[in-house]
Amino acid sequence: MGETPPAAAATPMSKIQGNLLCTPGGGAKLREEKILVTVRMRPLNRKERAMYDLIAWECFDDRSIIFNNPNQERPATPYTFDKVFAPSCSTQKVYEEGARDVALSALSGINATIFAYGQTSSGKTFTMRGIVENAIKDIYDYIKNKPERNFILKIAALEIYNETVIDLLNPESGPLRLLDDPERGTIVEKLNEEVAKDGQHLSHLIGICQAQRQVGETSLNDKSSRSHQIIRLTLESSLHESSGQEKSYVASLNFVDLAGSERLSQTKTCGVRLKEGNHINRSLLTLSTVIRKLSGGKHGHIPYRDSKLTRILQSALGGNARTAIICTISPSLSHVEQTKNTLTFATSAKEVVNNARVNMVVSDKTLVRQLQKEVVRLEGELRSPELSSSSSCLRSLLAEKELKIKQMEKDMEDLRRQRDLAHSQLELERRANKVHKGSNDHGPSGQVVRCLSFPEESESEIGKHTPDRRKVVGRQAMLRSLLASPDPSILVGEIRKLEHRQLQLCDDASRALEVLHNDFATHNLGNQETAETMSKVLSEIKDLVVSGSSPEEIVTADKADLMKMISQLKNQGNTIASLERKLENVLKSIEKLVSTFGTEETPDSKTQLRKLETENRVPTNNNIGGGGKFAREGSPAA
Ligand SMILES: Nc1ncnc2c1ncn2[C@@H]1O[C@H](COP(=O)(O)OP(=O)(O)OP(=O)(O)O)[C@@H](O)[C@H]1O
Repeated sequence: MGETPPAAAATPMSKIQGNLLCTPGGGAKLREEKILVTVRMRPLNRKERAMYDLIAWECFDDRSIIFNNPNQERPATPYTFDKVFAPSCSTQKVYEEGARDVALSALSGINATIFAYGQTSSGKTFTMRGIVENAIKDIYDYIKNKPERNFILKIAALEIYNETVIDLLNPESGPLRLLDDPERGTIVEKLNEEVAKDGQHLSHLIGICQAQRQVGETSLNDKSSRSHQIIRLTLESSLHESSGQEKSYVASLNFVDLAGSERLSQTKTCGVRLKEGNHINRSLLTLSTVIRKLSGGKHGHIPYRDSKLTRILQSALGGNARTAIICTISPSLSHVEQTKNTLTFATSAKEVVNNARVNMVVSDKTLVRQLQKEVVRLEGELRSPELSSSSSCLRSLLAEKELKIKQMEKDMEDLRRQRDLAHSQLELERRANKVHKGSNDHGPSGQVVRCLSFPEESESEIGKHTPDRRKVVGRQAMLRSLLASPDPSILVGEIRKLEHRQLQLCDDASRALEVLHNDFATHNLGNQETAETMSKVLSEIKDLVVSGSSPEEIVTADKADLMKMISQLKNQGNTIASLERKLENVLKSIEKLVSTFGTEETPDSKTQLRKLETENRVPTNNNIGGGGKFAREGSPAA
């Protein structure tokens, strides 16, 4: 036999569709439904009567039960349920009011589970046997009255004994495994399933299952069930409608007779019975934990997997099933604690909500027809103008995106090329900087020094200059001879050169000062002294410009007067020398400012600045030396 889940039909899930429809069993459209919880109190049994046990519970009405404590005057709070059945109630009534509606749901494709819960010897097996009997009778009555529907009934049965699953229709098959199916949930591997030919055959098969069940004698029950028993009926039905359509349903109906919870002190068990009792209590504890958690609303983790019982019953507990629980209790005072536990369990179970639905089976023919319809619908959608226009839209969007990506790739390539170019330029500059040690692009003092450099003196040349006193002396001697020359035009030429150089110096000095001034202002540098120095330098430059006007007079004068003017100059003696000194003063002042500024620079730039100043001093001296032709006149030596 194939694998079959106990709580779901064997029909492949792909063929079962969950629908919320009217049910032949009388139920309306189903969605969420709480578990139906009833309580059945049995009469005092023979042993209890013999011990003169007292009745501690009273059925207040058909829905409430109350504890009558003979030692307490104040009445306790009643427990309320969907139905409470007094000891005098027949099993027929219990079935009709506590199980029938749920059981018959299976006829319309809704999974249903009915189980009995209670302490040992409280009447579970007694009740469940009656429920199964009545249900089978009702099911076959229903089938008989529905000739237009084809029914197939199958039966499978198992027991969980000491946490081992045993096939009650084929006990020789040994322990069965539980498997997890992504669609069907927990299934019992290789569980035997037989088709019931009719009601009688079904009752016979059920009888075999009950006979196979593990039963043992305890101090509380001569025939105590030592295992949990699950009888599962699978009901499949199909209906030919006038439209020619065939509707099929499939559902499971589980009858669960649990083993009874037992107080080991009361049952006085040992050995095998003790072991059984431990297993029973442990799995029942898991069941009540699952129920308690489900009843809490906010579910979180539900420990279904903690016992085989809860794994197998999972769909009946908060899943796709209608569920009825009949809690059986003893009325005796000696079992009051156990009864209270059962009622607490029943109270929790009342709050558990299931989500039952109709399991409709789609026949192969119907399935093919449905799929064909779907294909036609999808083809129509594909051909629809909205879809084709939207797909052309998508195509143009795609082309646009591709274009953009290409453009971006090109841009990236350009950027990469620019970056490489910048790198190589930077490298070149770095190398050039190594060569041009005198240049300093950073900082104001560098700019000032550049302003003070004369254009005809390249920086490479500056590096070569050395304060060679012999060269200066040589040039001065040459100039002296020029001055001694009788040709005044040579002197005029020399004066014009000097005039040009002087103006250039003034211009350079004033530019340098301007840059320096700007830098001081930008960097908030300098103090009162600096400001004074600057204004002093400015006035010195003004003086230089004023003094520079005399050579202009020389240029415009008559050639005849030149010699006279030269001698005049000679007589003035110190005029050129003072110009030279003034110019030197200007440069010194600027250098001072530069060095003042240099102290506020980093050590590196400071060093560089000093170096630059040293290097510039040489050509400056040379220029002063160049003007030495006048120095001769102004110098004491002259
Ligand atoms: N409502 C009832 N009316 C009369 N007798 C009952 C009723 N319920 C139970 N009994 C009797 O009480 C005894 C114990 O009942 P039963 O075996 O059904 O209990 P149980 O709950 O199944 O116990 P266990 O858990 O040990 O299997 C049986 O002899 C049974 O006939």
